[in-house]
Amino acid sequence: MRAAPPHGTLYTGRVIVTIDGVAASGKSSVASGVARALGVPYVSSGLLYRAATLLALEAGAPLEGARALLTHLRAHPLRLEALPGGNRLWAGERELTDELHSTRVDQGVSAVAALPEVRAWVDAQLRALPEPFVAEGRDMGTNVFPHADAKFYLTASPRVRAERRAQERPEDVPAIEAALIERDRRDRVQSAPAPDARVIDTGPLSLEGVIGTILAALPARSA
Ligand SMILES: Nc1ncnc2c1ncn2[C@@H]1O[C@H](COP(=O)(O)OP(=O)(O)O)[C@@H](O)[C@H]1O
Ligand SMILES: Nc1ccn([C@H]2C[C@H](O)[C@@H](COP(=O)(O)OP(=O)(O)O)O2)c(=O)n1
Repeated sequence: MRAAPPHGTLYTGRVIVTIDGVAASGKSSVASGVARALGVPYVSSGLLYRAATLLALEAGAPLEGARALLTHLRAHPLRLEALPGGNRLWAGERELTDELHSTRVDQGVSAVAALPEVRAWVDAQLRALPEPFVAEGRDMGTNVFPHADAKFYLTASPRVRAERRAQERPEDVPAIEAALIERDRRDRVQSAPAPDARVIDTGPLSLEGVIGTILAALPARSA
């Protein structure tokens, strides 16, 4: 059996961990905790899809049409700032971070994320980030960083996820649950676990429990 790395080990080199999973399964909270323990940043790929969606909504561009959106993104490049305490998203000098988890972005983001041209644009942004980092999203372990040292995929029932999200959104649990089921359906194509990912049901676990499970499963490597 391989030993887990000590918490606080400073990793250098490549991407080390990918954490994918369904909506509200705990990806960003878990990725943040794992990254802090390892002394590396984490990268929230969903923020780029959310930012593209917000810009399209603001511009009145059709969410199903890539051309106008990509022209806009090239003219107004987005910047993902992977800080240890959390990710921030900028469009030029304007910070979008606080506007990215609204219900209207939740509702529109799957349509934007389904566009192959937008996916290619996001992938290029992610691959240009300086490694190492913990990456979270839907296709980090399958498509964007298939060479990652360790891959995880988080799940939980729609009800559990809705109850968690209800702490952060104005809607009630049944409405959030219905919206999550619909988003799961729309995101299914890019949300399959990598064959070499460890699947973790976060339902019965605390946040600390999930983070500890991942840290204990990481391959040992030299600092
Ligand atoms: N294992 C867990 N136990 C309890 N609450 C959790 C757990 N994982 C995540 N949460 C909470 O659920 C909510 C959604 O988590 P988040 O990390 O935003 O998920 P995702 O990035 O997958 O959308 C947050 O309020 C978070 O604190
Ligand atoms: N790597 C990724 C990350 C997110 N997406 C899409 C799918 C999701 O509906 C949206 C938003 O992702 P995000 O991780 O921010 O959403 P949740 O916090 O899981 O609700 O973007 C994707 O297609 N691929």
